[in-house]
Amino acid sequence: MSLSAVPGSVRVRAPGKINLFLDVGDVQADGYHDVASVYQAVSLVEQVTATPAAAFSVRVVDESGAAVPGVPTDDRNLALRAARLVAREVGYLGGVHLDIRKCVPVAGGMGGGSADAAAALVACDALWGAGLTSPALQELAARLGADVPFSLLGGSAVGTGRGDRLSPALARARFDWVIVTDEGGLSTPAVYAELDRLRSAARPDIEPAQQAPAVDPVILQALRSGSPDVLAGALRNDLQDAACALRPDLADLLDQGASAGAVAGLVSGSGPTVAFLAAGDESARRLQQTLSAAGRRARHVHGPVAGAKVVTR
Ligand SMILES: C[C@@](CO)(OP(=O)(O)O)[C@H](O)COP(=O)(O)OP(=O)(O)OC[C@H]1O[C@@H](n2ccc(N)nc2=O)[C@H](O)[C@@H]1O
Ligand SMILES: Nc1ncnc2c1ncn2[C@@H]1O[C@H](COP(=O)(O)OP(=O)(O)O)[C@@H](O)[C@H]1O
Repeated sequence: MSLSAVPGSVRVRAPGKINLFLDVGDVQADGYHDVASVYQAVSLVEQVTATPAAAFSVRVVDESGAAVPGVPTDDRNLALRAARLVAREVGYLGGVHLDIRKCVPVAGGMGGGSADAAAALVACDALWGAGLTSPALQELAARLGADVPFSLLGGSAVGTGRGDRLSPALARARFDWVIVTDEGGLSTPAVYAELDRLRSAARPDIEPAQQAPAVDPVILQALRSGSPDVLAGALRNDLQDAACALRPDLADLLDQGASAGAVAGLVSGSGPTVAFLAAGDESARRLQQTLSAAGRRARHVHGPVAGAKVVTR
């Protein structure tokens, strides 16, 4: 492949996500669970700036420019792995420096690392003039992690298999969410393992795994309806009980959001971020203020938003 690298830097934004629906099936031989997921990309966005460099390096800061604890800056960094993958794929022999401005909570269940990886794929493809097609980028994304393809796609979508086989879903309206983040994170494999443990202990309050996880058509109708009340009745996350078992304080937070006027609340993915659905923009503002006044780290976001895209080059 002939590459026509662009001079200067390329900046890409990629969104975090909420799982509106997550049916978790059995664990497979590769250690992954079969899932049926409905994702929504929300307006909490990672920004990755790629600059030509001789070697591969990454710097991670938060919105105020401060260092972010808990994110590796060596070869374990998912964005750096994405950059190396693109270089290998297209035969690029140079390096790149990635500057990540992080807004999505680390290990929060909102796919922040996946968003960084998706942004890095798009940024390196543009910076190096590689011209990878969308299906080629999706294939590389799936190699990096189950949630990475969705951050590339954005919007609302159904994910099956590991969550990486995507088909877009129609959402007619904007939904307003208040997300409550937490300084501590939860490890995704630990939460899946806790669900397996709860299920094998045959707890009567934990749904057993279905043979083949499937998306309930009601959630897709709810998305199309644009009605928060209808959507509220269709939200489901099989990982919620496991996240709450590992972090019992999340149950109090869910109750607190309900008392403060949320239409519904659920743990986002493997948690510990909790997403509260609001009746609209104004109710979300009030909910955010009430939860903040009570000492929570609450942010008003909306979805769906676009997937990873170049904002400047
Ligand atoms: C739970 C979810 C819901 O969207 O998101 P997060 O809460 O992590 O954001 C995903 O399933 C996470 O996706 P992601 O975080 O990309 O997972 P990966 O890095 O590919 O996998 C990390 C580990 O999670 C477990 N895993 C992940 C996906 C899946 N379908 N089954 C699993 O059992 C496996 O133990 C795997 O080794
Ligand atoms: N660029 C990155 N941003 C965040 N986490 C990363 C990154 N690269 C690797 N990681 C590792 O992945 C783990 C989970 O990442 P993250 O995507 O933030 O959470 P979640 O999977 O819960 O949505 C982190 O604990 C961190 O060690």
